[in-house]
Amino acid sequence: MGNVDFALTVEDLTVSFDGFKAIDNLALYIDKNELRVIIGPNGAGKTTLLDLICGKTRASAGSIKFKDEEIIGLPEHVRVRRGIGRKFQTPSIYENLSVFQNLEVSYPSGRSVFGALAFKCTEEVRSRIEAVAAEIGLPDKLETEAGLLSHGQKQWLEIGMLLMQEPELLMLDEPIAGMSAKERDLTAELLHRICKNRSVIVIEHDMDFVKKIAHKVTVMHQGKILAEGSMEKVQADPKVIDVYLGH
Ligand SMILES: Nc1ncnc2c1ncn2[C@@H]1O[C@H](COP(=O)(O)OP(=O)(O)OP(=O)(O)O)[C@@H](O)[C@H]1O
Repeated sequence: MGNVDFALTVEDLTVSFDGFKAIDNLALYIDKNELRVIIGPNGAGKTTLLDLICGKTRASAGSIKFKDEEIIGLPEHVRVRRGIGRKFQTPSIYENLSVFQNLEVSYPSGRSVFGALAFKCTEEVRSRIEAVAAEIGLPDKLETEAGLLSHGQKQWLEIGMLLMQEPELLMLDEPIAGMSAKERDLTAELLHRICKNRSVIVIEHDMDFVKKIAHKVTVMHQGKILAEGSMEKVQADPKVIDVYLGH
């Protein structure tokens, strides 16, 4: 069933590891400009689901459509080019480069730059870098060496490096891990900003943070979806309290 209104359509998705179904016949529909949070107990399959969407792990069966096109057979780098960005928990910035340079190296290449085109392209890159720096709250840190940034700022820079590629779907695994209260608040604001132009999927365990950011919450358990809806709705669901929130 195709539906161009969804940014991402996942249906009948299954992955088995040695006979164990880490994802079991799962369906997920993400709207354009939606910020979806996935919660659930350890081992529920949350990370595996994101691994399947970005192409890090191959599915055993099912369908993953991005902007109404099947991507399940595509390698990871092709999915990145199609507009799927994924941030892992450990930062992978270049500590000895400036914020500007970190963003610059993340600008998608692939077109030849020569002669008179070079200057135009540099200007284009610079304005993109400035726009992204503003989006991630680091406009006055462009010349700072990335290694000197706070833990939170490093995380935002990494999000910025993904934004340089203008992804239409961005996936973040526990983005506030290790952050101060102030940094958490700023991250919530950052996520509100970036989902205006794209869909965002976040895996998160901190329920106060989930309440602040989620448009909709998906609760996973044993590779399946246990509940889905507004935070209020899933919080009041006895099944969710039983397997997750009550612990
Ligand atoms: N490559 C793999 N090989 C074998 N088993 C795996 C593999 N990847 C994940 N699993 C298993 O799949 C299940 C789901 O793991 P996953 O990491 O997706 O859960 P999670 O919901 O992200 O948990 P957490 O909140 O602890 O990160 C676990 O039982 C895990 O051991």
